[in-house]
Amino acid sequence: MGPTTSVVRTQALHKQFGSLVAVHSLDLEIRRGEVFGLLGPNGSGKTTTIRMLCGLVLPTSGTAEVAGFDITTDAEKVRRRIGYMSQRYGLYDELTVAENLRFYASVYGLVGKARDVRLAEHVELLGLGERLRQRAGTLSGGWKQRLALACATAHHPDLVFLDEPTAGVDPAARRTFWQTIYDLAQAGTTVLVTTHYMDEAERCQRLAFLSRGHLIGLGTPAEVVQQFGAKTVEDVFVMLQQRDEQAAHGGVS
Ligand SMILES: Nc1ncnc2c1ncn2[C@@H]1O[C@H](COP(=O)(O)OP(=O)(O)OP(=O)(O)O)[C@@H](O)[C@H]1O
Repeated sequence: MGPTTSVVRTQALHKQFGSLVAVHSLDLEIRRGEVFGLLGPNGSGKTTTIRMLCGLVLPTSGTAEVAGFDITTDAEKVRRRIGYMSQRYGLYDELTVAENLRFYASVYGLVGKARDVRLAEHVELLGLGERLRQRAGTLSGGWKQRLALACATAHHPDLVFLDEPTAGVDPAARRTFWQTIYDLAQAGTTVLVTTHYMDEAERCQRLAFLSRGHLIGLGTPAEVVQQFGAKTVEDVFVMLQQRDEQAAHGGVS
């Protein structure tokens, strides 16, 4: 896989907090335009991995490149090339949809005509045209989510992180939202999803399973299920959780 097709590339990426190994020597590549899921039980190292990939936490050892920039030496450039959509959305309720979009685009350094052109394309891609003048606080959950995704990707990042992206919305809105995620990926933004919802996991093109900081499964949902001799992604997840609990009771750190 050449450098042009890889948006995330980690080599022996390692993070310790004192004696606790949160992420253990992680080797991972995520390709441009992929919808990639990072899964694992509580405490398995997902958040720490993402914080390192965002340039917010320094690794103890190992390296990672995001969008071609080193997370340790070029963290500022990394941060300009990524977007993040949290479960809390970070929208300004008193501002309209258009104002929220303009605000986020400006924060990420887009200004003037370039910003207007970019936002017009983006509004079209995310289907927000009919809501531009509505205040964000009055939108339904599904529309808020779509606006939050639009804000996180207004600057056309190479990579966007989505944390449990469709938690708390109805099935129809979920389906529409996932279609938007695929559209974004198709348009060149790589999507990294962390989730505990197995229906979301199954919609990802590839998955990485972490357990106690170790990468222990990698592939398409079907491949991962096969690797573990399981029937569903949920079975894999439950299996890992039980394994973690047994290890914890056995006193393994
Ligand atoms: N700043 C920190 N200081 C000390 N330990 C930490 C710190 N951040 C994370 N940890 C520990 O590192 C391990 C991995 O945590 P992390 O938050 O990355 O897991 P996670 O998979 O994101 O979990 P969750 O699904 O609960 O969010 C845990 O044991 C956690 O307690």
